Amino acid sequence: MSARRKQPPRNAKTVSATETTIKSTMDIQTPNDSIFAHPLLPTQTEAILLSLYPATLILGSLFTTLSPPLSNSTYSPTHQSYQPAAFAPSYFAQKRNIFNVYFVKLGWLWTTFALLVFLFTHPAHGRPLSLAPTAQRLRALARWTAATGLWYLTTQWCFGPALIDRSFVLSGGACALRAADKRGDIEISKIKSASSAVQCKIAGGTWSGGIDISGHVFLLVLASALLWLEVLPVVLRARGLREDRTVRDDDGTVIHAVPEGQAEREKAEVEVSGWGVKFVVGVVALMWWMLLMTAAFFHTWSEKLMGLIVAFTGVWAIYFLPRGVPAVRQILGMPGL
Ligand SMILES: CCCCC/C=C\C/C=C\C/C=C\C/C=C\CCCC(=O)SCCNC(=O)CCNC(=O)[C@H](O)C(C)(C)COP(=O)(O)O
Ligand SMILES: Nc1ncnc2c1ncn2[C@@H]1O[C@H](COP(=O)(O)O)[C@@H](OP(=O)(O)O)[C@H]1O
Repeated sequence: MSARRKQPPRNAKTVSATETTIKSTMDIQTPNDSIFAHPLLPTQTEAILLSLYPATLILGSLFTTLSPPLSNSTYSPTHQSYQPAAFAPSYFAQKRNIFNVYFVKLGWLWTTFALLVFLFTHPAHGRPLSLAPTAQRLRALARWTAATGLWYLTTQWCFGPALIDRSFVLSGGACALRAADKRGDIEISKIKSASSAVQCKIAGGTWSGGIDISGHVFLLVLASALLWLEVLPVVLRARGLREDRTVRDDDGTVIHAVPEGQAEREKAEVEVSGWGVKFVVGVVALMWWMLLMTAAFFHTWSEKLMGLIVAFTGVWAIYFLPRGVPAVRQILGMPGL
């Protein structure tokens, strides 16, 4: 450890989270009794950063609930948007807004690209611009694969309809053929052959009647959390993002996860403002803005909450479960180690 860096508590063991060998043998003791020292839970700093997500959803939802109607357009749960769209209360309340079409709708592509740029330009993972498959890169790619699998199963395909479509049908939803009459929008019949939102749209129906977990909230939370949980422990010196993390060792002891290879880390820390990092920061910032817009102009409270819960479950499985389970840590590793 460098002289400038604060040491972990005196009688805690330290370990590289990706190895089973304990590096230094001090007294075996749980680092401290705080709930934030539990390996399966975020550190205090991580908890504060993660709490920005529910705070953003509450802020956006309150904005629409409390602000007076801004236009003649009203939110239609059937269309999942403001109708008529031309009078939507904001540019960001229109589905066709450019950030929705080219950024969120391609959100996993942007996430993948940003992560790759970071992994292959930042010296903490290996020589910049070399394609060497270093341990850090391989483990980050393993975490990306796990997140991609979750994204794919939840929003695209899960041995048939995606999890979001399956839960929609299970909660009473279906593809309905609707038409406008004097009484408003009425259901004419059900299109039974359509088992997903996409199939329903193609069949000219409306996916309605169930709880439609917000795919936008899910993707924006999972993807942006993946990016900052990968980048911040590598580029920032904050203990709360690095040394305060604890892991459960093979023998069940809870110990601090302290980065190895200080010389390399010092070199890496010079790259805090590298363009790979700047690019990731830009993507995460835009994702946060779009999350706020989704919270303000789309979906019901419960649909947004469900999107958040599913995304948080994935974040926990990929970034916190490995700290408590050595076998999982062998495969997924931990960012910054
Ligand atoms: C054990 C069995 C496992 C089964 C298979 C599970 C996982 C497979 C593993 C990987 C996934 C497979 C393929 C993906 C491969 C590479 C991905 C990398 C490159 C890309 O990212 S290409 C994809 C670009 N597409 C997107 O970014 C789309 C993002 N948009 C959406 O997901 C949705 O539009 C939405 C959720 C934002 C909103 O939904 P809608 O409102 O549009 O319905
Ligand atoms: N921030 C945002 N900007 C524009 N459209 C959004 C949005 N958040 C959600 N939507 C739209 O609301 C609908 C439900 O989104 P989701 O379930 O993914 O959260 C989708 O409509 P379409 O499927 O008609 O494009 C999506 O494009």
